Amino acid sequence: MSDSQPAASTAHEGGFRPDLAISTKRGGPHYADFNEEVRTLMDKVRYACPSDELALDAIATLRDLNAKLDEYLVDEWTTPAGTRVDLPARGNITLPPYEISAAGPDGVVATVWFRPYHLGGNGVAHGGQVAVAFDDLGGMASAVAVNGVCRTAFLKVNYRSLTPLNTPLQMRTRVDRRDGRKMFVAGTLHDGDRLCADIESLFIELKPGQA
Ligand SMILES: CCCCCCCC/C=C\CCCCCCCC(=O)SCCNC(=O)CCNC(=O)[C@H](O)C(C)(C)COP(=O)(O)OP(=O)(O)OC[C@H]1O[C@@H](n2cnc3c(N)ncnc32)[C@H](O)[C@@H]1OP(=O)(O)O
Repeated sequence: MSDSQPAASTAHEGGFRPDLAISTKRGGPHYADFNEEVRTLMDKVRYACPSDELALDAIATLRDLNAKLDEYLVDEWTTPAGTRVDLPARGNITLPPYEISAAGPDGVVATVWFRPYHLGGNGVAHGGQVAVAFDDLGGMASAVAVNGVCRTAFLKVNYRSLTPLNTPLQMRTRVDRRDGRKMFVAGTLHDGDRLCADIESLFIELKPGQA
């Protein structure tokens, strides 16, 4: 585990963040390429069987890069990862990449794709990665419905058929029913006409200041 620590968090009132000021400038004009290279690195690492010589070379290179990045760490509220709404999955490389085509009262529609590093087994996506995509886009559907941040109370994923890698897939999430702070969110993941997975989930609207 790295001993590098993120910079101290800025003070905030609780909840996810004091303001939702979104900037597409954070991380500079090449942040998208930076993200893409990191995702490509993870793709390679997932399948690479390096010689020991190459492993040592890669370790030295990555140590050098990590030391450079240590000079540029910021807190979670100002990092570009998660707030670059112009990039796939808001620039958050820990999420499967997606692009949103609609977000409103009728829910969220996105194209999501799983990369080589999302491999579960036998050439298809890991179920946990499918759940990550549903969690984020289900959270987004509920966030849009209440115009605020929600947290997942439960998320049940029904895996109906295999989810391919490297294929543009359609994910839809919508608040089916609202009961006060409770948002019952439904969602589907399709490969063309084929249903890969669907969800039954509950997201709770956070109270002011709630973490
Ligand atoms: C950053 C954005 C910048 C860019 C902005 C662009 C816009 C994008 C916007 C957004 C996209 C981002 C989307 C991200 C989405 C990710 C979401 C997550 O992964 S969250 C992490 C996983 N979840 C947890 O860690 C929760 C842990 N649990 C808790 O914190 C609490 O249990 C919580 C908040 C869920 C509820 O606690 P209580 O104290 O507030 O409320 P109580 O009273 O317990 O529950 C309220 C009602 O819900 C029911 N309830 C709660 N949990 C339930 C359960 N598991 N099953 C059934 N009912 C449940 C209860 O019975 C109660 O119902 P009755 O009001 O009595 O009718």
